[in-house]
Amino acid sequence: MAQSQLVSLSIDSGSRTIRIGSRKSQLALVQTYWVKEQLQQHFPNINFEVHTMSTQGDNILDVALAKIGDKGLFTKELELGMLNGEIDFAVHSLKDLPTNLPTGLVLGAVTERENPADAVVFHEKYKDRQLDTLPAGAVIGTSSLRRLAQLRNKFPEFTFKDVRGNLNTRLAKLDNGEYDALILAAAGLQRLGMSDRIDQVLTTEISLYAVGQGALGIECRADDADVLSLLKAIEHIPTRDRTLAERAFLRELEGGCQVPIGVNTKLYENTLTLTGLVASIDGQRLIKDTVTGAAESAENLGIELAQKLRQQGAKEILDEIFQTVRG
Ligand SMILES: NCc1[nH]cc(CCC(=O)O)c1CC(=O)O
Repeated sequence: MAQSQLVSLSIDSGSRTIRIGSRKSQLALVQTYWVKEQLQQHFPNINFEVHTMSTQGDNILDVALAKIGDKGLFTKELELGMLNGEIDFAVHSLKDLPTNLPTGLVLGAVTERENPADAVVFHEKYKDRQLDTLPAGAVIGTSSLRRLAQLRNKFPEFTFKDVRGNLNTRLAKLDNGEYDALILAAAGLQRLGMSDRIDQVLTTEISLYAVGQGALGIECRADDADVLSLLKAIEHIPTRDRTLAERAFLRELEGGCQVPIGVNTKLYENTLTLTGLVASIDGQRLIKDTVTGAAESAENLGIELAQKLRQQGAKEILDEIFQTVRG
């Protein structure tokens, strides 16, 4: 590829090593090494190194995520690392990356999305069931208000219980009987080679997924032209268009990742369809609508959908949640 060649030459002449920042969790490392491998294939002459950092979100494991708030919980330390030059870019689960980035940093690339859907893992004793055949009172583990609100709406007879920790910790809590089922991102299980634990993939009738779920977002310095052009080589444009619309929708509603906001995007040729939902935590009110337009105006579609939902009462729901959670 002519363009890749050009980039690698200009960086080689300065004999620069590119430092990639990552969280230390198993999922973060798998994702970061995947990005490193993709870049290494495009730019065999560049040296890429991975530097790991702990983030606030990795250290606070005993408090419900919804109660700590979310702005940059999993990203702040990595962002400081980029701003002070310790690392050149950071690989995030796009879902964990706030929609407003610090001054001086940008979303340099979005890579191809895995299945964005939520998945269910059942306790061994319910292996032959699906959500609609679980007994009333079954204990469902989820730490996300979005999953909680949507599932409560469809399955008010279940008991919902918070669950924290990395994927292995959560699965261990399911296996030892603390929960009858867990709701997790299908993508996380797939990336960790645990797809065999997925017992049910939730349709968008049951659960709209989180903004950016299943995609990786790579953040870098806004003025680092070398790194920006490297990252373009691994960008997946359909995923970028879909997630730009999703992130604009979330930004316009001023929600972080810990709000009951879900999305579903579809891209056919150049036509982007964005469905979005805002739910009350008790699952009683779901506001949902859809917009369609050209992929080039992805961000405008997100803004348009946010305005549509606001007219239908989304702001009142979000204000109530903001007061309960932060109050
Ligand atoms: N908030 C935690 C988080 N961040 C990214 C993933 C999974 C991978 C992804 O959604 O891209 C998860 C776990 C989960 O939601 O089950």
